[in-house]
Amino acid sequence: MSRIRESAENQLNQSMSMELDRQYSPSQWSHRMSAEDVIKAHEAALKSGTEKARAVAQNILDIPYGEGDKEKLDVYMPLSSSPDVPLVIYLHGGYWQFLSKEESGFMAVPLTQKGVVVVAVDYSIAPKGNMDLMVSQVRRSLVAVIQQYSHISGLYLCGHSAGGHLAAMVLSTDWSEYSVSPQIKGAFLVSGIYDLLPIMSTYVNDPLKMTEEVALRNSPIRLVSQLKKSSSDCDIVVAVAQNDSPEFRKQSEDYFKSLQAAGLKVTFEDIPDTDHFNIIEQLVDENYYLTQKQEKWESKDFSEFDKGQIVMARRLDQSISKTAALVGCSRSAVVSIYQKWSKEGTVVNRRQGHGRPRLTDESEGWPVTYLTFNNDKPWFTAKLRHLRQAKEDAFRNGDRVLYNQARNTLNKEIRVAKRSYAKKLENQFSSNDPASVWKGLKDITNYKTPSPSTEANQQLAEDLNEFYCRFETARLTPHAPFENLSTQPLTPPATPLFPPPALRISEDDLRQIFLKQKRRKAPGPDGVTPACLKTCADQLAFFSQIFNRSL
Ligand SMILES: Nc1ccccc1C(=O)C[C@H](N)C(=O)O
Repeated sequence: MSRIRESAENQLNQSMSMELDRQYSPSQWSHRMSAEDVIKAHEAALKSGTEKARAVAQNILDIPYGEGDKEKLDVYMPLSSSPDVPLVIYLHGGYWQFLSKEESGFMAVPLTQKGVVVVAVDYSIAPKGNMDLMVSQVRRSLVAVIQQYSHISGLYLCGHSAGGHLAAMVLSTDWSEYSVSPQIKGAFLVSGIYDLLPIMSTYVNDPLKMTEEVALRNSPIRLVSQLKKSSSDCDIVVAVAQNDSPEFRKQSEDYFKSLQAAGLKVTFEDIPDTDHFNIIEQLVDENYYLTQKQEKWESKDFSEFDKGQIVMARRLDQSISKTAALVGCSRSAVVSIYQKWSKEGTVVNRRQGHGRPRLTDESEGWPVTYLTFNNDKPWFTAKLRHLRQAKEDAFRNGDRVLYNQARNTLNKEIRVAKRSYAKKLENQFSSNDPASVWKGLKDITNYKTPSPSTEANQQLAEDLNEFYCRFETARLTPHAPFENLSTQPLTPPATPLFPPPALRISEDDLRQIFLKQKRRKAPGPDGVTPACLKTCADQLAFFSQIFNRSL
């Protein structure tokens, strides 16, 4: 009895494993040709497509991206090159054991015509290479590409079958271990495999020899949260052929659903009248659905100039439709670009001329830098900012009465604020409290406490001084030693160390200049009001000594 059951179970197991093998034999599902022929035709189509691309597109072949034998890639370039070009990296299929970059340049024919760079990557297929190595190679190839092509406007990935798996693994990379963290704008995953566990028990694993552990850590379906961390901005297309096997179709559907559930930007494309092979072969044809989709993707890349125009037009209250017409794009593109700009262009400095502009996004891609200099004067208080906002809002609403009112209130408040700021500065100088005098001085001169690095550079400064003083020695008789200088009192010595310069400024002259300042004039770029200089004429007159010493 038990023997009968055993043999029945064996038979069942055997037929299940045969079925799994069949499910993972794409060639058996083509409606066009026999299994053998469809593979031959596939290899021939990819090879001739690649040869054609090599004949028509500019290319550089065999660029190494690592030390390994297979760690090379081919670059296909558009004939007319522009400074910022989109770049597509193609990862070939072939069950991690067939094909190479020699059959991977075929899509360069239509893409380079549209100004897109195509990179075909080689990796060490089994049995020489194993799964971990291949995944590491394609990741490194990407890093090498962005290090070499810093001028790319957008980085895209495309992978077919096993290459679809590798592309998904690239999207799921924790880039912290790499020197750069690529921002991939879009990915085409075509008839890929995202769960490696089922293929472990099929013939596909014979040369791969994956253990369960290897299959688990290299299954994109288990790395969705990492993908979300690394590639949350990526537009992902999961495409599958109508005549792919049910198991292949399920792989794509399941992966799509988990990306969608994670809130990623992903679309599912079930391509009619295609099988596992011609779904990718047809990318040689510029009229093919997926080729067009790829091209549309690229055209979403607005130039910095277009983006600038959109932002500018919207800032000037131009309507969305008119802005779209001006730039020649869709209304939704105007909205999304302007939104992106207003979200990411943040105010950086509170005071004019302070600090350095900050990078809001250090990654490559748009926006690289948003520099927003707040040009508000130091007297421009928070209250004034609110009033200014109210005035702008009233202007936008088109309410004339409200606008006039808001404008008058703002102007009045500006006068008050200016007066009180000038008073504050004057008080700081005339008070007997040295701390506030220093604070005032720091305020008007933008003085900052030197950073520790200045101290570290002291020696360098001395050396430079000494170096440049050599040229002076001929004129200086006698030569003044440095110690002498540093112990000099602030008042000029009775016998000058240097021959008197042609120009001298007396303390009195300077005081007169300060006193002649007009109280109501605007301050210069340093923000010091003439009124302040006039008030502090007595205290500031001693600057003449500094001027004389630096003449
Ligand atoms: N994707 C390929 C690319 C090139 C050559 C073979 C394949 C295969 O997938 C072979 C598989 N044993 C099949 O039955 O279709």
